[in-house]
Amino acid sequence: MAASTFHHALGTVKFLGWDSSPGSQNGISTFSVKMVSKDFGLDMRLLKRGNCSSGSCKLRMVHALASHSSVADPVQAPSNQNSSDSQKKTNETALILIRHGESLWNEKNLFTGCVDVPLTQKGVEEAIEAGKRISNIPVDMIYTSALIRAQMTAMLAMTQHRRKKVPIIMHNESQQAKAWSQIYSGDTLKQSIPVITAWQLNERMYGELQGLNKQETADRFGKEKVHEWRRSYDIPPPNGESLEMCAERAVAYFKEQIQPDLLTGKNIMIAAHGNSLRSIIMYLDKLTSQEVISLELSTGIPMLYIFKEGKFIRRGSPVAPSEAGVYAYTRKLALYRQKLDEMLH
Ligand SMILES: O=C(O)[C@H](O)COP(=O)(O)O
Repeated sequence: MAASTFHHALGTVKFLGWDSSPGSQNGISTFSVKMVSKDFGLDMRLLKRGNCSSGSCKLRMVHALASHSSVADPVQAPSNQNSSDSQKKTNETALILIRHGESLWNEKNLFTGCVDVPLTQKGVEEAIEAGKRISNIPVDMIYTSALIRAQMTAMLAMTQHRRKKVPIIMHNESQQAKAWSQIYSGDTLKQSIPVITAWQLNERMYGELQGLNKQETADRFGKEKVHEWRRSYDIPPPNGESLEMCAERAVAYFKEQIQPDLLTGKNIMIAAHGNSLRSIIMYLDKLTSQEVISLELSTGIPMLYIFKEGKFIRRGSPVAPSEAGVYAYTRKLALYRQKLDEMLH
C-alpha cells in the first residue's frame, strides 16, 4: 500500500507502511503510521480492523511514542470527537503540587532548608496516601527538587497510580550520564514518566537557622522575630533566603521550564517544599506579599490545579481516591478516569 493520509479524530495521520512484523490478534492487523499533526507531533502505532482503503479506515490508537522528551498517554487519547475538540482538550491540563511527607527533621522540629534529610515512616505513609488521592489524575511529567524528601514523596506517590507507569529520574547532568541512562525500547519508554530534578525547587535556604530547633530559636530570639523569618515575604533569616529570594529562582523555573510543558498539553506533578511551593502558589493564585504570610502547607497533601486558556484554576485537594467530585472537575479528567476503569477491569 502506498503512503497515504487519513483524517482521524486525533488529527491527520500519514500511513508509512506495514510494521516489519505485522501481527494479527483477534482479526486485528497492526501497522505503523506516522502522525502528522502539529498538535501531537508523535510517532504512533495504530491498530486497524479489516481492510484499509484510504480515507475510510477506522483507526484505534493503542499506544503512542513521543518523538520528543515525553510520552503521550494512550488513556488520555480522545476517541470520539473532532480535531477541534481534541485541540481544545490539549489546552486543558492538570497540575498537581505536593509538599513532601514528614522528614526526620520535621519530626524533631528542626529548621531544615536545603539540608538533605529523608522521610520518616509517617512521611512515607503520607506520600502513599497522597498517591492514592491522585491515582486517577493523569501525570505525564514529574518535577521534583534536588532533595531526597521530595524525590521519595514523588516516587512513593506514584506507586499508587492506577496507570502504573514507571517514574524515571532523568540524568542530564553530563553527556555521559545522559548517554548511560538511555532507554532502547520504545515500549518501555512509553510506560515511563520522566522525572526532572531541579535545585531551583529546593526548600528556601534557611541560613544559620538550619539544624536549629524551632521552639528553642523562638525562645531565644522571640516568637515574633522567628515568625517574621519563617513567614514574611521579604525578610530573610540570618544569611538565608527570604521567600522573595526563594521565589526568584522557584517561580522563574516554573515559568521557564514547567509552564511551557503545561502549554504543550502535559499533565504535571511537582513534589517540592513548604516555601518553594508557597512561592509558586503565590504566583498561581496571584497572592499579595501580605496574603502569602498566612499560607501554610501541610506535609503530603496534594493540591490540584487545572491549567486552561492560560489560567490556573485551583481545585483544592482530592479528598480520597474514590472522591467522585474530583473527577467531575473537568470532562477531560472524568474521561481519563473512565478510560482507566475500562482498561483495568
Ligand atoms: O525547612 C524547614 O524547616 C521546613 O520544612 C519548612 O519550615 P517552615 O515551616 O519553618 O518554613
